[in-house]
Amino acid sequence: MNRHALLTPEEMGRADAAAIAAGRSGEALMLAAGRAVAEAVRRRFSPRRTLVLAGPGNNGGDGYVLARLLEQAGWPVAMAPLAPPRPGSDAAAAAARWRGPVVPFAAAEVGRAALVVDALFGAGLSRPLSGDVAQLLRSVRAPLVAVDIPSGVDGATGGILGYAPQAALTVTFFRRKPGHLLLPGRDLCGETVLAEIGLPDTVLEAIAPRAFGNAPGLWRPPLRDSGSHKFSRGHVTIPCGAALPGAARLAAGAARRAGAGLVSLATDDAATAAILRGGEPGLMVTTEAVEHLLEDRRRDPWLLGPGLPPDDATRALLRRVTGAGRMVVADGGALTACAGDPAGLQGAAILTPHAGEFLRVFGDPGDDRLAAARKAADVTGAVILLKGSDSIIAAPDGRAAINHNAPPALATAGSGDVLAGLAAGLLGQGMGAFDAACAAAWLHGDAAQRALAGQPAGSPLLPEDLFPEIGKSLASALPSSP
Ligand SMILES: NC(=O)C1=CN([C@@H]2O[C@H](COP(=O)(O)OP(=O)(O)OC[C@H]3O[C@@H](n4cnc5c(N)ncnc54)[C@H](OP(=O)(O)O)[C@@H]3O)[C@@H](O)[C@H]2O)[C@@H](O)CC1
Ligand SMILES: [K+]
Repeated sequence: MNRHALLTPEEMGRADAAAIAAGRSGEALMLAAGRAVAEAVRRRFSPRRTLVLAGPGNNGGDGYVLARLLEQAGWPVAMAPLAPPRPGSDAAAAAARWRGPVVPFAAAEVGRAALVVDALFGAGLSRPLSGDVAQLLRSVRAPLVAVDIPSGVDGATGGILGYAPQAALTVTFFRRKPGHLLLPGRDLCGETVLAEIGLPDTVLEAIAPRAFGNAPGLWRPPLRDSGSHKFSRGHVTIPCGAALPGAARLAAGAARRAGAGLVSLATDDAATAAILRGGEPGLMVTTEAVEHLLEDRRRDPWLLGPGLPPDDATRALLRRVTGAGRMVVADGGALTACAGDPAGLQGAAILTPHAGEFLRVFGDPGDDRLAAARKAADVTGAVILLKGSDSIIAAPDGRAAINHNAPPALATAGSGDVLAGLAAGLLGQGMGAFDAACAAAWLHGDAAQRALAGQPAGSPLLPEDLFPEIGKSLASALPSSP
């Protein structure tokens, strides 16, 4: 699991310190970091006039090492320090070994460069970039390579402190930081390369990271064996109102493709039932009352939201189903029915708000969506799947995962119904709520990528286009056999 771990800048500092306390030298780590950036640069760019912007800390130190290695490889390199490194630091030692040109920290120098390296601030960024630094970075026209993270991106949140440049390439060390995956940070990183610099994995034991990049391996899809039967794979029940039967049908279709044993749509309206029965033949439609349906213990989990209005009746239904001890995925109407009242969602297993629903239920998440999602999970006791291009999955115990495989085309009406259906389908097969929500988000993004593969850029993506791909995504997420 720990290969998916993300470290906040503060945790990364502790990892460095632990490695140094265990006998690694800071200078050797800096040498490895500078070498990793040099190798990544040389693999992607031909030798060219390069300017390294160096800050006063160890990020700048990495820049001095990189400059020396590129120069040794025959590149024309100049250093433009913002400020000298602190005397006696590893960065000062790296700077003392630099024999090449040192030029002013000025736009004229930036304008002459065909490649600019941003080695200003990394994990030690402590305040917004000053106007001068921001102005210089704004003047960059050449491709920019960021050491560790583009300066100005907050590694803990992906937010921007003042200004941050657009990198073509970012090389980070040991483990990614949340800011490499959360927007807008992720977009500003360009291509991100993760490099080993000789930190042993054992330093993670004391840190016990609580944030992860979402990918198979963080969770395992449910396995089917010869002993499994339809009731052991869950009976997903989706109540559906008269207004939006399409949303419930999309969710049901996704739950079936996630491998749910049975999926039924429940409505007390005869006309809606007739519409629903015209859908997929394998989908069950019932007009029995919810009270009656709840007598069947095998009906579990329940998906409440797609196709339900955000009203008191939906709120009462949510209370009745959670009160009956069933696992609930709450989406759409069930979330908005609890606007301003997160306590109304207690007892649910997974909540799948988009940004607007999150705002309605929990209030403004502010700049730190990761912290806000964790707080919402703590308040409700439910796993929160805060949807977006960088969906966050947060558990009440503090674990969080950031999903980063969703193409922009996924942001269409109906897409969320498919995601909620996947989560319910996986929950019913015995996955824990956090794992099911993580797996649903990843499968959703992966299926979308498969549906778009080979299509012209900008092609629209319909929610039902995901259906034929979900099985392939599930298969690809299975651990490969030895
Ligand atoms: N530790 C290790 O062993 C390894 C670390 N590695 C590398 O080190 C990087 C972390 O190094 P770091 O901790 O020295 O912090 P860094 O990002 O260089 O900046 C700190 C300096 O900047 C200053 N400052 C901050 N914000 C500012 C602003 N807005 N405007 C102006 N100044 C500002 C801040 O000042 P202060 O806040 O103290 O006033 C301080 O002087 C990490 O990202 C990686 O690249 C690798 O070599 C692998 C081994
Ligand atoms: K940087």
